[in-house]
Amino acid sequence: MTDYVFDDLGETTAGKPTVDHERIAAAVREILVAVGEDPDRDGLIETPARVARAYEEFFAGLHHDPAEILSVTFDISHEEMVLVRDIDLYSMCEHHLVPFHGVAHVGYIPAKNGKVTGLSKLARLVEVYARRPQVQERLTSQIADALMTYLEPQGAIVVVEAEHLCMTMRGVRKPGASTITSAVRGQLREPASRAEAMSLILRG
Ligand SMILES: Nc1nc2c(ncn2[C@@H]2O[C@H](COP(=O)(O)OP(=O)(O)OP(=O)(O)O)[C@@H](O)[C@H]2O)c(=O)[nH]1
Ligand SMILES: [Zn+2]
Repeated sequence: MTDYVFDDLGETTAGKPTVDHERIAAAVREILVAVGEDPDRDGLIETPARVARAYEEFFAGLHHDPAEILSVTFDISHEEMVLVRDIDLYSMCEHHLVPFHGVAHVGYIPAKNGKVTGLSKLARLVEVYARRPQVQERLTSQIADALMTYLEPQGAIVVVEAEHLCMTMRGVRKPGASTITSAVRGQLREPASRAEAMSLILRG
């Protein structure tokens, strides 16, 4: 048992695992038996415990509060768009529990004399929602809705581009297919603002 659990969101929770390691390990052992493997052979003996540790990272977002992340605000007067592009993300498709990965682009227009958060907090927000069992559409809208709720900006835009391994290594098997989802809120829904934001986000 580890003393410190690194949840990959930049926090350390001393001695407080966020998942039930023993239960995950028992389930993984069962899966190995069910697929016809010997869970007691040398290479697999530690695997259930390793998977439990990996799952703790994959699902760390379930135990983080977006309100806390976006509570760090600065007194900066800026009423134009703030956009962080190409935020790497890894998530787990909730249908098959295999990864989907890609990038998120997150932008908002702060309220007049309103809240501006730290740029890294936008990336942390992506992590909080990505590190859960997810579908891409919900991931995209949850990020946009959190921005609207906690920063109360004039508008917000989130675009996620991702490749789903459930479409690549199984099922329809279409490697390279990417899915683009967007969520646009507030003033950024106006066609001109939306078009400008999209052109910044999608430029090559
Ligand atoms: N909308 C949406 N669908 C997703 C996402 N991730 C995976 N899926 C889809 O979820 C669907 C699940 O479909 P089912 O027919 O229940 O499952 P399945 O038989 O494994 O489907 P196939 O992948 O077509 O073999 C599939 O079409 C997946 O491509 C996502 O983030 N958003
Ligand atoms: Zn899937």
